[in-house]
Amino acid sequence: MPRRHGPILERYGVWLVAALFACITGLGVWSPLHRLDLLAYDAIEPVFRGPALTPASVIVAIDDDTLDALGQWPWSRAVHAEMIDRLDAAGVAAIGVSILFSEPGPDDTRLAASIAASGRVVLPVAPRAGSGGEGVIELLATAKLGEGAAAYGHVDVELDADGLSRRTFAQAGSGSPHWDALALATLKQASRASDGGAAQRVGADTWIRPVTSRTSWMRRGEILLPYPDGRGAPAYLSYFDVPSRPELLRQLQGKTVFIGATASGIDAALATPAGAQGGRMAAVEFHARAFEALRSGLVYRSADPVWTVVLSLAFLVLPATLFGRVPATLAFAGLLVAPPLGSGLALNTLQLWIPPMTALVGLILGSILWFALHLVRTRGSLNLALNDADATLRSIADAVITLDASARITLTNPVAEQLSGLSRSGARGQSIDALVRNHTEQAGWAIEAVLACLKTRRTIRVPDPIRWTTPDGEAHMLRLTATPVGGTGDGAVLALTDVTDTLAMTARLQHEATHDPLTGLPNRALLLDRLHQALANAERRGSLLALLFVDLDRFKRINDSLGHSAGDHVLRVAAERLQSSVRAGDTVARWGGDEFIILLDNITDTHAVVAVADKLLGLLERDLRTESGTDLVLSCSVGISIGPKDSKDAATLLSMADKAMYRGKIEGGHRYAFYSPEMNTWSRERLSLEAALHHALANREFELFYQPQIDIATSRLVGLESLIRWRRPDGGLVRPDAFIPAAEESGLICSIGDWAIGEALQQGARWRAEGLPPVPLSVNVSARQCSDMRIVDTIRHGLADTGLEPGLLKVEVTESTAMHSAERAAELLHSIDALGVGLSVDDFGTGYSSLSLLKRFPISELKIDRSFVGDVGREGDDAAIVRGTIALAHGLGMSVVAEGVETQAQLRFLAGQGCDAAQGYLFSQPLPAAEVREWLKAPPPHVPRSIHLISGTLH
Ligand SMILES: Nc1nc2c(ncn2[C@@H]2O[C@@H]3COP(=O)(O)O[C@H]4[C@@H](O)[C@H](n5cnc6c(=O)[nH]c(N)nc65)O[C@@H]4COP(=O)(O)O[C@H]3[C@H]2O)c(=O)[nH]1
Repeated sequence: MPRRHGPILERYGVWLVAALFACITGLGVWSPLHRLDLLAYDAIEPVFRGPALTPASVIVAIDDDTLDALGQWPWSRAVHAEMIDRLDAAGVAAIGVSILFSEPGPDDTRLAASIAASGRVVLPVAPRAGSGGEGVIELLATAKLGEGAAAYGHVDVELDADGLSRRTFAQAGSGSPHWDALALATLKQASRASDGGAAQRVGADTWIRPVTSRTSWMRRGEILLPYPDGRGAPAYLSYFDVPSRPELLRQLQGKTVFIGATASGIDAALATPAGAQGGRMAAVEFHARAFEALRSGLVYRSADPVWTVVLSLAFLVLPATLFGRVPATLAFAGLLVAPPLGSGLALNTLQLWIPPMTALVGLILGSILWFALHLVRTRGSLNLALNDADATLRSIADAVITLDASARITLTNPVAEQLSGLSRSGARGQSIDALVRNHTEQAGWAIEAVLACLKTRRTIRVPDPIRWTTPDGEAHMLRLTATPVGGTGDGAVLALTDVTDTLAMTARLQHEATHDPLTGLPNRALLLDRLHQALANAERRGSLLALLFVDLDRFKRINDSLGHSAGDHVLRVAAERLQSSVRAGDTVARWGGDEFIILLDNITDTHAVVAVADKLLGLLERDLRTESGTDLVLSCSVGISIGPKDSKDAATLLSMADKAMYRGKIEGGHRYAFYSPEMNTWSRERLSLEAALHHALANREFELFYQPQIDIATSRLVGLESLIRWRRPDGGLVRPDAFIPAAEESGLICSIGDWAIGEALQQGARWRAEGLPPVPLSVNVSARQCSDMRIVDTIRHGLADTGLEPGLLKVEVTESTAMHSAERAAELLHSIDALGVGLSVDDFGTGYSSLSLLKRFPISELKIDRSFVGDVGREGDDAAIVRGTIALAHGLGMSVVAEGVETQAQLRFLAGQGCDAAQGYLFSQPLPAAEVREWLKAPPPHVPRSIHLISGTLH
């Protein structure tokens, strides 16, 4: 804990102040200060003095010239008598004489007569030490002379501490202050004269005392005189000049004349402040100046020393009130000026002299005391602040390193110690350069920042975090800020903020924001970003990019039938396979649901794109086993657009790839398609077609046509295949090829298929109800209808509702539907078979049937696709396929129906191969239900004829 000085000082501060008080009081009586006060008086008084009157006194000086002219001193008192007579005759107001006529002289009678005749002469009284050192006696003129004097005035002048005379006293005297000062007495006399009052004789004055006294000298009424400069100073006349020059005498009318010696050797010269500069002042001048000062009211008195001390003590506390509120230098200067200024103002207004030095010293001491207190307090606060700063440094999570102006370490906090492996003392004095280089390869950034901060005195923040390795080998990412401290060149603080977790979190958040959580692939946002970049790059480089829109075929079915977790598994596997089909720099993104987008950047031609498309089709096709053990075969449709060839706009490119994918899907899926401009219209048509199909289903615009199937051997009707037609409100008839793919893609095929099954069953029931012979009805079902077992319920309910025998219904599934997902197909076919409904494989030969599967399915009939039947007459591959199919079907115990039989030759060939039944335009086009009625009664004549014809040929 640091030492707390503040309370200690506060505890003893009272004593300190008391000591200062005592000191000030002592100073109040300390003579060196008095001398300074006197000097201050001499300097201040002339500045603050009020205006003086025009001098009314003249000094008639017994100077050296007079002595030369009138002979050696002392003279006969008749000379003085004559002077007084002349002055009196000139009409002077008063005559102050500073010559002591204390010894009787031969011409005293003459002089006494003149003094008495004048009645305006003021004679001096001087204090003299009594004989034997007892008391002070008054030295007056001889009684004879004094009798006629107008008044006596004492010439007692105070000698200040510096040995100079500045003051006299209004009254003084031995035993009591009963004599006016010579100047005052003369002034009174002059005033009386101007008032026209009769001169008062000394002898008649009651306060005239005996010549001697043995009591001590008493004074009253201090008269502090102005500094003796030129202002208001009386004029000088030489004693010997006055009688001889009548013009001078005339000028003296109404004036007050002071007669005294100024000649060297006989003058009673006084040392005055002015005298100290230019010589001593004759006593007569001192009294004449006192006279003028009294007359102008420019005399002062000294303040009571007690008040001076009190005032000084007040100055002692002034600093405490002033410092801290105004700038210290201003306050100090103001306080220094205050005492002399106060003294000057007191002189000017109160005519009171307050010595400023004690106050000044008090003030200086007070200031020192205040500064000492302030210093101690500041030190205490600094210590506290240091403690706080240290605690803060220790508690903050940032590493803090303080540096001096030469980038050497002065302080480190615990986090910095941890990061550097150096203790505070170990680090102190080290160069930051050396420390940083030991822990990071990006030391250059840190050092540059520090040097720039020291040089420019600005905070420098390194924009990228630096990688820092601690002595334990831990890696941290630190953000570095260098902040200057103090004034120019004082150093800097280096703060290292650990942003490892923040960066990891940011990276994680960024990854989450830009990646699909299920597959870990880039999401839409990231793909779009990369696509924009790739487009910009491609334009700049003149290269190409390909966008592959991948949509998994039948994914909804997988999801619906196997559950979402299987669906998720499939998506993850698909994502991995797609990823492995491209280069490292390409982007595979999940667009949503079962849609993926592959961005192949920087390609030169479309061959590479085809290669990738082929590769991914092949990879996806590989066996896949779900977590629940179900085997699946995936396939996908891929739409491809090429940028910037197809478009420079990302959104347009995406839409193009989507359309191309859609086209591929419509065309059966498991293929890729490049975008071509006509897809635009096609897609729009497709959308409006889907909408119209919805409408058609709701408005019952569909109807079933029936195409007869003829037994080749007997020419009998052995079956009717129901074929859907869409009768538009305008009467036009639309064939299934024009709308079944759209219905399948939109999912509407399930509803349409349900309707077709129900309608066929109802029609069969109606014919039965009409008593027509029972003929099996075939119904086409699409792959999508077989994706779940719902169709089994539809058939079951249809049979139950119509009461038709199950054996009169035959379900036609395409070869690819049956073979694609063997397990599920087997389950479905067995369920349908279990209802007693027949099963037929449509379009046989167009797919890749597995014989073993075929054997396991409960199929009763194979239908040879009409594409094979068309060419059988030419004995080519098709004839071989037809021949083989018939043999295979018969081998498996199935009957065979040939589709698309149009000619006798085809019929003949089929008959020759033992084909069971035939269906085609040779016998009939698909017919509306109403027209089938005749067929049900008996096949029309052209049918048996056709059979007969070929029978005849065969036989
Ligand atoms: N060129 C030629 N064609 C002949 C001849 N004999 C019959 N055809 C046509 O061949 C198709 C036979 O039907 P499909 O192979 O099952 O092929 C059907 C079937 O796959 C599908 N389809 C028809 N009705 C439905 C239905 O209700 N549901 C489902 N899912 N598909 C249906 O639409 C396909 C086309 O049906 P359609 O246009 O009616 O075309 C019928 C029929 O009119 C002939 O001698 N020459």
